[in-house]
Amino acid sequence: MSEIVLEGRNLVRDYHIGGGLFSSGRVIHAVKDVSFKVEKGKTLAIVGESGCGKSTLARIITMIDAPTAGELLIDGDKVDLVKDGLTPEMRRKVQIVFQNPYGSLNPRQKIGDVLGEPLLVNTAMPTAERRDRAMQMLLKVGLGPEHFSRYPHMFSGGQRQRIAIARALMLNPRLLVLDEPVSALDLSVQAQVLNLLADLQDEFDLTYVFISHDLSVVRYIADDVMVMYFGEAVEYGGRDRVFSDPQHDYTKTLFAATPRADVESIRARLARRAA
Ligand SMILES: Nc1ncnc2c1ncn2[C@@H]1O[C@H](COP(=O)(O)OP(=O)(O)OP(=O)(O)O)[C@@H](O)[C@H]1O
Repeated sequence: MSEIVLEGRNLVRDYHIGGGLFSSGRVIHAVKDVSFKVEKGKTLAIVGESGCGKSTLARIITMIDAPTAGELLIDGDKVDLVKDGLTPEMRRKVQIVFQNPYGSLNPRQKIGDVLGEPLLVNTAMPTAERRDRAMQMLLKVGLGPEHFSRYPHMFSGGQRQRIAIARALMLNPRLLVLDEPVSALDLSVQAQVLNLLADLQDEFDLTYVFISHDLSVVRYIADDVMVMYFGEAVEYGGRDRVFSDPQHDYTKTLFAATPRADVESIRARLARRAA
């Protein structure tokens, strides 16, 4: 039977803005009644334009923010930030990789220390073992031993994203939330990082939530696709079905607006790399 790692049930997130003594302000419905399930080892891509609620949903899934209503389940366990708080074990299960890794890497920390830090903070692992694990992960993401003692500014964008991925994997998470992880990279580097993510997913049986506005990338990486529009999931289903037979008018418009050449060129490049 399939194992469900992540489930959202009727998730809602409202933001109350403004308001004061004589007015009640305004409510923004950032996420409206969104439900999904992600099986172990699979990738759910969340697609949509700026402001549609992708980042809000990412914050709920990574347990940074609590939903206004609905339930989030990780490995079948209900997450209740308000009542129960989070156990360290629960926190370890979900990690996030952002679009701009430079912003999340401490410029004064050598890469070996960047990778060792999650172990230092969350485990009682001895220093030598921490260093070994950090070195192993560095090699896993395609960097070399010579990179261990270098600082973040000494790396290219693609290499920094590899470091961010390695750091996210240090605590053996079950689920990675990848928030536009290749959007800031050149096309050829995008393909390399996407291939790396696919390899790591196979090797560690990882489950991914992949947030993107780029349909060519989504088509390559996703098993299931959820299209968001003004906080609603207007389309949700298997990748091939969603791409070949979109049901909602917004999805049809979104797909029609993506230049076909972009889709074809990246697919051809990825196919050549895989061959
Ligand atoms: N902390 C907040 N307070 C008030 N409104 C917010 C807050 N965070 C998000 N919003 C609003 O909720 C809606 C969804 O925002 P969200 O950042 O989730 O969208 P997004 O699809 O991730 O956009 P982008 O790709 O530009 O980050 C937007 O209208 C946004 O202005």
